[in-house]
Amino acid sequence: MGVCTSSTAQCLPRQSPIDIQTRRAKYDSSLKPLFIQYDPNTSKRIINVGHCFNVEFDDSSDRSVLSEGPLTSHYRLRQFHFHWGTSDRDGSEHVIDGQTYPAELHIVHWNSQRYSSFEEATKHSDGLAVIGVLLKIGEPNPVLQNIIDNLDKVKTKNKESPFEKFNLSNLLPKERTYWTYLGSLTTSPYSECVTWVLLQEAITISSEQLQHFRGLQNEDEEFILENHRPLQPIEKRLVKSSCK
Ligand SMILES: NS(=O)(=O)N=C1NCCCN1
Ligand SMILES: [Zn+2]
Repeated sequence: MGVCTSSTAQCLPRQSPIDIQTRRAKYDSSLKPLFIQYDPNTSKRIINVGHCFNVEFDDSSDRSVLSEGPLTSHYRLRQFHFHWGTSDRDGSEHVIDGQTYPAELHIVHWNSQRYSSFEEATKHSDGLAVIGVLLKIGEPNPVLQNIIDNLDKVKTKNKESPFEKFNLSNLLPKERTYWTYLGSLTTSPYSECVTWVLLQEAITISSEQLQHFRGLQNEDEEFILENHRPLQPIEKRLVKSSCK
C-alpha cells in the first residue's frame, strides 16, 4: 500500500517530528544494536538546497549502509543534513521530554534491499531509515569544523562543491543506544516512509560554529535562519527504546 501523506480513512497519520516522552518509551529487548558501515570513499559533494545544505553520497551500491537495530532490511546511505533555529534556544526537530536542542543532524538512508531507488523507496512505509542526532552547545566540534570550512563555497541555493573522503562515522557519538518510532519526512512532501532512529547521546557544537549555518542563503538570498518543522501529534504511536 502506498504511504499516506496526510490523515486518510485507512491509516492514522504518522507525521514527524514528535516530542519523545522518555518515560512513555518502552524498552524492547528484541531491538538489536545498530550496524553502521560508512565508507569515506562514498562521500561526494556538499550542496545548498535552499532550506539547508546536504552532504551527498554515492548510493549506486551498498558500500555505506545501515542495518540491524529495529530494521529488517539494509538501508543505503544517501545524504545527511541539519536543522537549526534562529537562536541556540531551539532548532532541533525532535524534542526530548519537552527539551529543545539547538540543532539536529539527519542521516538519510533508503531500503536498497526492497526498492530500486531513493525516489521509489519514499513511496513505501518501510522505504527510509533516518538516524537523528541531537546537537548541544559545548566545545567546538572538529569533525563539524571540516564541514563548516566548506560552507562558504555553497553560500547560495544550488551552489555545490566536491566533498570527498569524509568519514561520517567520526561525527556519531560513542554510545549508539536509541529511541525508534514510525514517522515521516519533516520536509515536503512529508511522506510517511521513515523509520526514525534517534540516538540518545548528543554531539557538541560551539555557538560560533552553529552561527555559520545561519550564514547560508536561500533562493531569495535571505539568510536561512531556521529550518525546523513544528512538533506533530504522536497519535496512537509507541516509541521504543533500545535500552532500559
Ligand atoms: N528532514 S527529513 O525528514 O530527513 N526530510 C527529508 N526530505 C527529503 C530528503 C530526505 N530527507
Ligand atoms: Zn531532516
